[in-house]
Amino acid sequence: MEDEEEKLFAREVANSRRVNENLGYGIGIFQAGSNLFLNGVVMGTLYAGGSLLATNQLKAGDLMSFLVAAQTIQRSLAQLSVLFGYYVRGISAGARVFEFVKLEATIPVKGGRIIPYHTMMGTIEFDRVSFAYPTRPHQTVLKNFSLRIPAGRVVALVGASGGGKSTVAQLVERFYDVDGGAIRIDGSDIRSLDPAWLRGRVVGFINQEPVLFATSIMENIRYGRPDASDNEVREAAKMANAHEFVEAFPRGYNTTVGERGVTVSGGQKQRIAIARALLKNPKILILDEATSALDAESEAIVQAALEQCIQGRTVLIIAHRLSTIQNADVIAVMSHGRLAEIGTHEGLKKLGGIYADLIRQQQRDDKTGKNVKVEKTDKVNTPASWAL
Ligand SMILES: Nc1ncnc2c1ncn2[C@@H]1O[C@H](COP(=O)(O)OP(=O)(O)OP(=O)(O)O)[C@@H](O)[C@H]1O
Repeated sequence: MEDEEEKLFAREVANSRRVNENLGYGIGIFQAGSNLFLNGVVMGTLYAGGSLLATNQLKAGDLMSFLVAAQTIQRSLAQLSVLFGYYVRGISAGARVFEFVKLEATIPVKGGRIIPYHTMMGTIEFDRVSFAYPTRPHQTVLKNFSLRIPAGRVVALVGASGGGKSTVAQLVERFYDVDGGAIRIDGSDIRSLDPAWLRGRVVGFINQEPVLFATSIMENIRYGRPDASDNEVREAAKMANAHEFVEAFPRGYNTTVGERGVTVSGGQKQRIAIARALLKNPKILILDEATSALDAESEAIVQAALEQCIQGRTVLIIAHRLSTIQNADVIAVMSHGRLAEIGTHEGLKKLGGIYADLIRQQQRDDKTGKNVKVEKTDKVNTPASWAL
């Protein structure tokens, strides 16, 4: 491993040396050329001036004036070659910065309709959605994907890795626009809704690697809703099972996290992230494998916090493993960007299709030591009402 990394490093160093050498040659040739030319001008002045002096057509004083003027021009022009070197270095250093400065958002950051909070239900519909990432336009990730998630229900998306589960979550937050079909919230196409409001007030997102900023826990939670009061932050932390451990820190909610502050465990980080998501009281909650990075004990605490906070919300659980879907009303199985199966845990197991295969595969993994559990859901729903 070290040898491989050493080789990669050596290759990059060699590349950088080659590029710098090329730059050096370029500057060298430019400087040599310009010096040759400018010294030629001086030599030419001396030659022509000397000839004119010999035939008395020019006075010695005039020749000296010419020479001084020619040398002044020569020195000024010589500075150009140095400037040229700075210019080349500056352009290459600034290229990335200019790339970002010139970038234009394809999706507006704000502007659009807002559904009044009291009429908001939280129904999500994927209506024959097709999508390919802009960086890979030829790889269609979602093909005619249709799913209806009634308000207040919990749906788990499962399927093989790379099947498009996380993509579905990103599309609900409108990080990308769909290429075909539509995603609707309470019947409104999300393209007509205000993205800032959608992300800030409607959709809460918790993933397996939440980001904490190097500031106090209070401020970290308040990122969920910047105008929240200290009391509201505390209430959200209580719901997320975070209040107790935060209070146990000597500086409580004023404890700074991050490099210069305390180090929080994976489970604590998750609970701060849950509190942050809960603070905005979102109608729609997306859990992208929120507990997969935790050990069994932390997972149980975080899972308990999640169970509390999914009440009364439309929840989309992206389950890369099957352990997180125990509370799902319905399980939607994705395969190659399409909805392949839909139903309850028992129903899908009986069906003997992709889901049953996934369970068998994960049980085999479990036996071979991988931490995977398959939980049963005891709620029964009519699968037909979920597909569009
Ligand atoms: N930002 C991106 N740009 C380009 N392609 C991407 C991007 N994110 C994901 N993909 C591709 O889209 C496909 C679906 O990925 P996605 O992450 O949605 O799958 P998944 O079902 O969530 O997988 P996993 O369970 O492994 O997380 C994959 O082929 C992946 O390589």
